[in-house]
Amino acid sequence: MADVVLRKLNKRFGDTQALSDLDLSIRDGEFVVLLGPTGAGKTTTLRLIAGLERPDSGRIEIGGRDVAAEAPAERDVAFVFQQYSLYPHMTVYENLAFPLKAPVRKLSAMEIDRRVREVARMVRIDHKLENRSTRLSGGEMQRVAIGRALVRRPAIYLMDEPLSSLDAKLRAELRLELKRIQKELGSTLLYVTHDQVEAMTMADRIGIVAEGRLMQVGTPREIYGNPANLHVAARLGQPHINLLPADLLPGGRPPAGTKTVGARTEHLDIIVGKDANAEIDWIEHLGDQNHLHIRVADPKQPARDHKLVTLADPYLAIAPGDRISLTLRDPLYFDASGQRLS
Ligand SMILES: Nc1ncnc2c1ncn2[C@@H]1O[C@H](COP(=O)(O)OP(=O)(O)OP(=O)(O)O)[C@@H](O)[C@H]1O
Repeated sequence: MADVVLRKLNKRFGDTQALSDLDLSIRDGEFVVLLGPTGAGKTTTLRLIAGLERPDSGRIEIGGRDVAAEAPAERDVAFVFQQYSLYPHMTVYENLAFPLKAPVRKLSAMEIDRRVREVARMVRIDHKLENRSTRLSGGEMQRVAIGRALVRRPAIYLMDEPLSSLDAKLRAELRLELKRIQKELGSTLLYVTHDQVEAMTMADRIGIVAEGRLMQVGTPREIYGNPANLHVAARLGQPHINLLPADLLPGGRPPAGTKTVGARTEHLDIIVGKDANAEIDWIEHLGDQNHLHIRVADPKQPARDHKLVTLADPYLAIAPGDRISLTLRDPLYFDASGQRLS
């Protein structure tokens, strides 16, 4: 395992600037997740580290060495793609053993067998070692694909949305397992996703990427609670953060220069039926919680409504059409350019 450092990476495809001056340091043993919308440059970052693409400029260091001149096979990385890419004519055992059989590795048959069985147990596929890889469910195939990366001990694991093709239940299970295995092995891992739950639950640090730039890097807690700008604030949180004019709701203390107030559920206090300034539009029942859709008239332009969504306890006695008082509690403030003020 090793530190990986990216310095001022640039990559262009025709008219598209896929990456702009991207800097990122991943510490030995760290789980870093790149989170961003489609086309943000996440996969390009992984492909540059793996050596599948060459940067136009910038530097990539793995374990302190500049890898610019090294071919993918020399870089000591393991890549897991979005879609399982198994050898269909091989069994699960053979698929897992394959990366260890390269002559340069000089591993004994016993050592290969030991590692294959150890990893098969980790990814919970040890009961299917003799199955042909085509005779597995999607989730099992993806476990084998992840296992095939894990049998090696590379400097870094690069994973490109490895769970996105699975159903929600399996995704949640594998998310936990992957985190457990990474901790157990002490692996360095760079993981790409546009799923905020994966990022929040697995990452030691999250890097928010947009339009080829790294907007902010920090722990999940820092990124959620202390976003640098509107873009980052909008990436995390379910329901989405509400973006409101500075003087729409009482209770805040907007600093000079505030253009937009960012209010998540925890920044909104609701009192039913007292000094009402808002109305419940409709309620989405999600089982363990409700999404309240709220309408607030703009005092400056009474004809204009602002819509908010917030979470509420399902037992809160409230119905569409009810009038409520809505006040702010320590929300986030942003200036006209979207930068965070406090
Ligand atoms: N080989 C290529 N040729 C041309 N354009 C490319 C190529 N690879 C990537 N791009 C463009 O570069 C930009 C970044 O792409 P990239 O695949 O890195 O995004 P991403 O964040 O991984 O998106 P997704 O979540 O959809 O996988 C996109 O605009 C994409 O269309």
